[in-house]
Amino acid sequence: MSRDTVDPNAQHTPLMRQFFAAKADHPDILLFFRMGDFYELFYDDARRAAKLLDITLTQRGQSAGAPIPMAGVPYHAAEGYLARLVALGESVAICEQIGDPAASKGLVERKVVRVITPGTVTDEALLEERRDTLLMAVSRGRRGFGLAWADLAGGRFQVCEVDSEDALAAEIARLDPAELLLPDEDGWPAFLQSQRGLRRRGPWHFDPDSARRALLRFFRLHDLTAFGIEERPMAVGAAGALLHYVEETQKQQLPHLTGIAVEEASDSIALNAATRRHLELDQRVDGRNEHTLVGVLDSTITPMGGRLLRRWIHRPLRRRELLRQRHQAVGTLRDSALYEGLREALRGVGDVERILARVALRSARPRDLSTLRDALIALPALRGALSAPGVDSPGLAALCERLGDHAPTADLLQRAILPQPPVLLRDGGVIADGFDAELDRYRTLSSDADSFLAELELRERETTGISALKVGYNRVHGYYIELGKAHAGKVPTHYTRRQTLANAERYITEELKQFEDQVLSARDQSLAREKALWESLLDALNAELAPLKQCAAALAELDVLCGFAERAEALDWSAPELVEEPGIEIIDGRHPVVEAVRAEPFEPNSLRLGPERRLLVLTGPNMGGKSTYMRQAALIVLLAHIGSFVPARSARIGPIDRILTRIGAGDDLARGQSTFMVEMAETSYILHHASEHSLVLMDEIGRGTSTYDGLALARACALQLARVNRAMTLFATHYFELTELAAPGNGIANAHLDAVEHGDKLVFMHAVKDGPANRSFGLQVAALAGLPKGVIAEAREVLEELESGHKPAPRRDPPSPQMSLFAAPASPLEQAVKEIDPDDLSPREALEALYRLKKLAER
Ligand SMILES: Nc1ncnc2c1ncn2[C@@H]1O[C@H](COP(=O)(O)OP(=O)(O)OP(=O)(O)O)[C@@H](O)[C@H]1O
Repeated sequence: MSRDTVDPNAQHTPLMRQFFAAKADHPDILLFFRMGDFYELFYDDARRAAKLLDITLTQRGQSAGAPIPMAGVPYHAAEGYLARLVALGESVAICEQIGDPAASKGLVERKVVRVITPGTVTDEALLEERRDTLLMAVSRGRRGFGLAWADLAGGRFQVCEVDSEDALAAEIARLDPAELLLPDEDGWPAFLQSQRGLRRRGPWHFDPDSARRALLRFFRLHDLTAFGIEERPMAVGAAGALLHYVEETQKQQLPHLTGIAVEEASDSIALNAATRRHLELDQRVDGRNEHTLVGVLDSTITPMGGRLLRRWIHRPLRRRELLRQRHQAVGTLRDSALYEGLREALRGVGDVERILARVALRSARPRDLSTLRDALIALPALRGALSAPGVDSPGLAALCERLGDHAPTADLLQRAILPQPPVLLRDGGVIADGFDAELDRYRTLSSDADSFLAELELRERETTGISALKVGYNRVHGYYIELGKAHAGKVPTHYTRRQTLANAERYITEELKQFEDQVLSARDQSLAREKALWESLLDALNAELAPLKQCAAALAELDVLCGFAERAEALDWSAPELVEEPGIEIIDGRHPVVEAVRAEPFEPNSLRLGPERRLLVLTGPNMGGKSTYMRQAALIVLLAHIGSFVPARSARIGPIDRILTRIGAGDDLARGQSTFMVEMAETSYILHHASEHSLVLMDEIGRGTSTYDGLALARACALQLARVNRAMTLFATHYFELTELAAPGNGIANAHLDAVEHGDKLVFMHAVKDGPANRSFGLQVAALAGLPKGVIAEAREVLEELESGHKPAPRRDPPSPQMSLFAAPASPLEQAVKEIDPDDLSPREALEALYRLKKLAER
């Protein structure tokens, strides 16, 4: 209320006093204050909402001697406005009329019944269909950070602990929460400050002891051993803070949060935020969603399958037995063409996972239950197909088991719900005839009304002799007999006047009144009975919640596996082989996205990395296909580790612990860092984290600085990766000097991509061959890009001069003009670089050296 400087206790109207009382508990968020058919917003809330929602800002009377700024949205259209606000990261407190306005004498009672926040929404209309909406809390301890996240719309609650800020950043990038709760303390890393949906909470909420008590109370447990978090105080702190927030905002029972699952970092292949970005898993570097791995891979039928697939892609596993089981299941589904029938059956399944959450929260709508019914009806066919003779797959057998037999529930829903119920329960017509005798009786009473009225009309026409007599009904006045004014003289004495119109009078008789009472009460009773039956249906479903949730999870998984089979067939992918000996061997691999997007055929390429061939120096012209080749290696490895087939003739992959990439994509100007600084920060991360089981992609490192610096750094990094980290590395570079690193026995080898000149055209071969490249084609590529002819001609002259003159060192690609132009004499910066021996530096000294170099470069 800052701008309005209103004193809540001044001479306000009773209504406004009620508003201030509700607002006092929710000072920072918008308050939707229910008044009849509208949600109204007042004062600053009204101004903010008017701006955010583009609705009219008006004024309402006066309170405390001043007009009240007001904006409102109609109650029936509130969902759309809420969806927009939530998408903008806003939270909204919903203050409802509690009492019956007709019955209450003075002001009707009002109360905030729930708070809608971006991370806790469960209404279908407020959620993205194929993306999880997560609420996350992060706590801090001596050994790192505790993370807890919940998907209220799906009924999941998970935690993990990480030991560094880097790992915290990686997890936040992976989970991409809609709302993030942090203790209101200083000293949090800068990247969290710009996190969307950031909300500061009192630090005491994160205290492990009180958090533990909150968890025990919520889950009705004596200790947390069952969840495996007894020894993880940081995770407990985060989980407790999260739970507190959820209870505070939802103000209701949350029976679908039935436990906490711990995620172990060692179970998955680590991908940091930069790698996720560079590999364009579900979003391109430019922020768009098309032409990503998800775009190519997601052919799931159900929304819950789509969400599971995204979760899998963002968390490739290291549990090789499980992965082999998935590959085997995909193979079975594809080879037997079983996936086709299963996918057909999955079309009738819908989003059971979220429906079950709404059942638990008791906010399910009639169509949720009819969809659930249809899903359960599809189960026998799915189970039959999965357990048909000849289907020999332990993974599919386990899935079949987890689907379960829900025949009684399916039967209940089939009997209870109309085939196509209306959207809302409000007006009834949801429960099927024949399900409940009492409801049927009320319904017969109201439907018999029509024939009774027709009969009454006939009878009254006869007795009065007025053929124009009509029997009708109107919502305000009820049933009536209508006679034109001309017949005023013939009105029988037992008719009582009910309503006067311009040309007619409406009457009621004792008989009609009695009938009316009966019918109206039958309608009311029938509605009340339907509501009661609905509640008992929800009770029955909630009693089955755990097995139903398990069934939903199995359906989602089946959907993803069938999607993998369909993709494998449609795109000609093959089963990867996960082997125990270290290394990666891909025969005729392709980049799944580039192949899908390109009109021309894709040139498959092979790759072999292993203990004796750890680092490949990759050279070749711009546009030659180096980035594509490197990324396809990472994507193939990733696909194999989510259980999918891969775009290659064959792939044998040894143990992998991390995929690390340094690919010069967009600058991080938004975070105020220079291109070079980002490049070095990412490189430093890689050098600190890569192991001999890591796959590392380095694309043109060193190009963000002067040539000598760049070459020196690139060379030192390559050597470090090959000798110290011993990581499996693809190292693309334009520094031709690096091709000299390769020597028998040192684990470094050369590979290159090529182009040929055809007339005045340049044809890229896209085929990876052993050995270093022998030409650069920089000028030809520049010409292709449309550089003015004059510029190209001048460059060619300089190039020829250089090529015929002295041999510059170092050189960027053979032969390059850049070096000798800027080569001599050695600058202080070059001198400083020369003095550095990267092998002698601690990480801290390396960073200091970098800052020193950067300062020199900026002079
Ligand atoms: N194996 C392939 N088969 C067919 N087309 C390919 C292949 N690899 C790459 N391409 C095509 O060539 C284009 C350039 O590839 P890419 O970006 O990988 O080249 P690059 O060598 O990394 O170039 P630069 O050095 O300029 O970054 C891609 O957009 C793609 O369309």
